[in-house]
Amino acid sequence: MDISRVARVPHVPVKRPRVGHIQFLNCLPIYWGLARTGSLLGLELTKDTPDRLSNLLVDGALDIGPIACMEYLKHADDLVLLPDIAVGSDGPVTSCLIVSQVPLGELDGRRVALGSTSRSSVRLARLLLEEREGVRPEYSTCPPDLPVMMQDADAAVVIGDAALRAYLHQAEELGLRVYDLGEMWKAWTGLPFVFAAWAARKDYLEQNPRIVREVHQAFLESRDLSMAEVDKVCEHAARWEAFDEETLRRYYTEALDFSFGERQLEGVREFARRVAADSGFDPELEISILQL
Ligand SMILES: C=C(O[C@@H]1C=C(C(=O)O)C=C[C@H]1O)C(=O)O
Repeated sequence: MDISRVARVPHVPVKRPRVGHIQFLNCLPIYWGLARTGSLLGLELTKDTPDRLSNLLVDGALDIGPIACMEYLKHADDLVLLPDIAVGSDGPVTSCLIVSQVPLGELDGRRVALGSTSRSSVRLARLLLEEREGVRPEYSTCPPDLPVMMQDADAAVVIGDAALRAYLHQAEELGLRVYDLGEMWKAWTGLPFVFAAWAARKDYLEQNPRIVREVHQAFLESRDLSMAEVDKVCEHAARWEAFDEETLRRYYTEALDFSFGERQLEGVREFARRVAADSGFDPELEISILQL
C-alpha cells in the first residue's frame, strides 16, 4: 500500500451526540451500564436537573436525552420519543410526592410549594389536588429543599433523591403526611405514569438516523445490564449515597418502571387529555415514536 497517499486522506471525525443525564439516583440503571458496554465513550453527556435538561433539549443544546413528560407534551412537534425506555411507575414511585401538614382535602386556599426541578410531578400534583381532591391551593415555586419549603408552606411537591429522603426519613421526623403521586395516579386512572421519557430532536434524527438508533440501543443495553446486575449497581451506589443497598434495590426493582410500551403510552395520552386545557397543546396531540 502507498502510505503517503493514505496519510493525505483527512480523517473527519463525527461529532458525538450531545446527550442529557438526570442527576438523580432514579436514572442510575439507565446510565451505569454505558460504562460497562463502552458506549459511554461515544456520548457527550450533560448531567443536570430534569427541568434544565428538558430546556436544553427543547432549545437544541442537546440532541437526545430525558425530558419531563409535561415538557415533551408541550414540544411534541420538535421531538420523537425513544421506545421502551422511561422513568415512570405503575403504582407507588416513592420519589415523586406531595408532603403535607394536613390531609390533601384540607389544602384549599393554603400554600403549596412546588419543587423547581420538576415539570411533570408539579403538574400532576396540581391536577390531582384540583380535579381529584377538589381543592384550590396557592402555589409557589421553590428550590427543592423540604425543610425550607415547609417553612412557608402547608405542603410541598418534591421529586428525586430529595423526595426519596423525605419518603424514608424526613417526613416522619417533621411529622408530615406523605402522598405518592404514582400511587394516586394509578388509583385514579388505573394507568402507569411516565415522569420522564427519552427523546431525540426531530432535526437531529433527520440528519443522524443511525446515531439516534445506536444511542437508543445503548440505553436499552445499559438498562438491561444494570437490572440484570442490580445488586452490584446498588452496592456501588450505596457507598456514595445516603441510601442503603436494600433501599436502592427496592427503588429500582419495585417502585420505578424503566419501560415504555403501550400501557405507558396510554398513561401519557391520558395525562395529556387531562392537562391540555390550560397547557397549550391539543388533548389528542400526535405522539411520534422512533420506528426501529
Ligand atoms: C421518578 C422521578 O421522575 C422524575 C420526575 C420529573 C418531573 O417531575 O418533572 C422529571 C424527571 C424524573 O426525574 C423522580 O424524579 O423521582
